[in-house]
Amino acid sequence: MHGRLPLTAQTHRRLVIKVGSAVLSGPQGRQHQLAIAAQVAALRAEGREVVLVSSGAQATGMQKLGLTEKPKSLPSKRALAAVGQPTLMLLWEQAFSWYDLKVAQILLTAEDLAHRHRYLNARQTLETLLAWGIVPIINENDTVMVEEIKFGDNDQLSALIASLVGADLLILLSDIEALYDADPRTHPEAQPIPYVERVDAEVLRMAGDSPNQVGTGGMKSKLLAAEKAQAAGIPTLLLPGTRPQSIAEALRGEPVGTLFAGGQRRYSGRKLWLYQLPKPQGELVVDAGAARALRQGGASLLPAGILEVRGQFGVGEAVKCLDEQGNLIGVGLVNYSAAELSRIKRRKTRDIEAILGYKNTDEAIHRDYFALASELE
Ligand SMILES: Nc1ncnc2c1ncn2[C@@H]1O[C@H](COP(=O)(O)OP(=O)(O)O)[C@@H](O)[C@H]1O
Ligand SMILES: N[C@@H](CCC(=O)OP(=O)(O)O)C(=O)O
Repeated sequence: MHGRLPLTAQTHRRLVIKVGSAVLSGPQGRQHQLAIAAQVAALRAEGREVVLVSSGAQATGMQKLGLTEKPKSLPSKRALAAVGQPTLMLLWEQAFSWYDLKVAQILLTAEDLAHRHRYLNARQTLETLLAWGIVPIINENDTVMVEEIKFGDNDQLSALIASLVGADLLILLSDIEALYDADPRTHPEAQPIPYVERVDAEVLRMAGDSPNQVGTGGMKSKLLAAEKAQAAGIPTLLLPGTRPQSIAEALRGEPVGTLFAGGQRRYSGRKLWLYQLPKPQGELVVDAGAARALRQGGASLLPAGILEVRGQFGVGEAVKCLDEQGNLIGVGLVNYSAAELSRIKRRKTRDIEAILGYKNTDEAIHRDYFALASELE
């Protein structure tokens, strides 16, 4: 068995803990919730900071409305989340009040975090709450969810939040003891895996992607979350949320659950955000000079170098930059919309104002908001 070192409050101070729906629903759900609050209070007493990502709005909504089967339609899921979320928060609030801890609710959509400005606002809010000694509790804002652009599930959201707050550790609490070398529902002989150095194709093959009855993501999504965290240099612990004391055990170095190594931090700051978040909404084809400047010089992209604008996008959205041969140069955030860029492409900086009647900036994409394809691999 892989030997584990203690993850102390000095080395692993800031934690993001994600709680799955399966842990909070069912006859034992409330007991688990109370025990998780007790663990979080103990972690804070050790001098650690904790951000919770809590699923369970839809499962709570189901319980309130007496539904036994998860509805399939999106409008029903959105409405269920709206019914369940306030109760979910009330239950957390009560659970933490035993330890004189206050909670705060943060509901986010993928679109929120894909906008750099809103991303930074979310970070600032979280920093302020932590400085005030409050336990932030985050969930996806399911009431407005759009299937194609949702985070996928809270496993992914928690990995993004871990990067956003610069966490030292991500903890995923599920209804299973650990990652097994095969889906234990179909392979009763499957063995737990205590340590994963790197989430690669072989590891991904072990996981089933269908969730339990109330969950959304399944084990595959937990592995993808661990991979996301790994890219940011953050280790992940997968633990049984049905036994919340496993958090304390794992942090003491006991071999419970599965520990995914943090690995080499591949990205940080804006580059990490560009890697993880915005989905490119369009393409800019640039001329040879601009392609060279972007690739070699770390330059900004000026409208003069743009030959063609493809797709519909607004200011602040991500676009791909391609050379004339169609090769991807990188991804960046635009200072002008697609309609504006179509009018000012190939034109000199000094002409922008005359053409549009105003000028946002000289650059179509500023170098600080551009990441080369090689940096995003
Ligand atoms: N290789 C595997 N190891 C462990 N669990 C697995 C594996 N493959 C599939 N699973 C299933 O994944 C489930 C956990 O995912 P999910 O239902 O999304 O939980 P949660 O609600 O905690 O997010 C487990 O209950 C388990 O049945
Ligand atoms: N946002 C949803 C949960 C989505 C989700 O990822 O659920 P789970 O797989 O149980 O962590 C809700 O609150 O019902």
